[in-house]
Amino acid sequence: MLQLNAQVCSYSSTMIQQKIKGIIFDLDGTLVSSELDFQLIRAQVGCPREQDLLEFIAQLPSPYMRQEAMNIVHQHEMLDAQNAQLLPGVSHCLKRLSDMQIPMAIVTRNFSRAAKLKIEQCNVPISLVLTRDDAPAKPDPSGLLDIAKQWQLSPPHCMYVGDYLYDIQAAHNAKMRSCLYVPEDMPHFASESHHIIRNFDELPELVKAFT
Ligand SMILES: O=C(O)COP(=O)(O)O
Repeated sequence: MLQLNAQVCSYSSTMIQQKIKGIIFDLDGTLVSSELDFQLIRAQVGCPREQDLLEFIAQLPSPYMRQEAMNIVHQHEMLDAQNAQLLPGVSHCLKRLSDMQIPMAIVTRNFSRAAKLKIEQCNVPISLVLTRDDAPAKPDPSGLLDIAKQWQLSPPHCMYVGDYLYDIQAAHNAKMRSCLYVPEDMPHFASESHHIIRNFDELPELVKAFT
């Protein structure tokens, strides 16, 4: 199923007529599996449920407290990386997009060591990767815009593919197309995304429809 949502904001209606010339992917839950237990991590660092974990850590009052909290997050991320697996259909999809000469990159909220381990271990054939060590974390659009600049593409010609609200928000903040990957239950924020794919076979077809 390809879905083009009716709920697009004003800049989007112009933007979605643009060709898709580059694709940026989220990592966890999109290209590779992730079992990060954010509830447990929040409890261990004392982060309230409604607050963003990275923002909470950044505003802790001392460097020592920030480092202690970040060490806990790093431990969870490295353990998660060791167990990560490529998600179904990803390999074939990336091959097809590569054959179509679509440049691809990854922007993730992971820290760099965990991202590197996941990508190597799962043989993800994408070398242009930005983590939260390289650019402010999503939903900040900086990482996405950095990639578009490297490709010399205008943001509306790029699409960001992810599985979470932050991914859609980052795409919107960058004025890029958003594509939500929803393999299971439709989340409440799905209507915010320009496109929805239920499996990775749909992605090359979506790109073809806009090239
Ligand atoms: O580690 C996270 O917070 C999520 O990582 P992601 O950006 O690859 O989904």
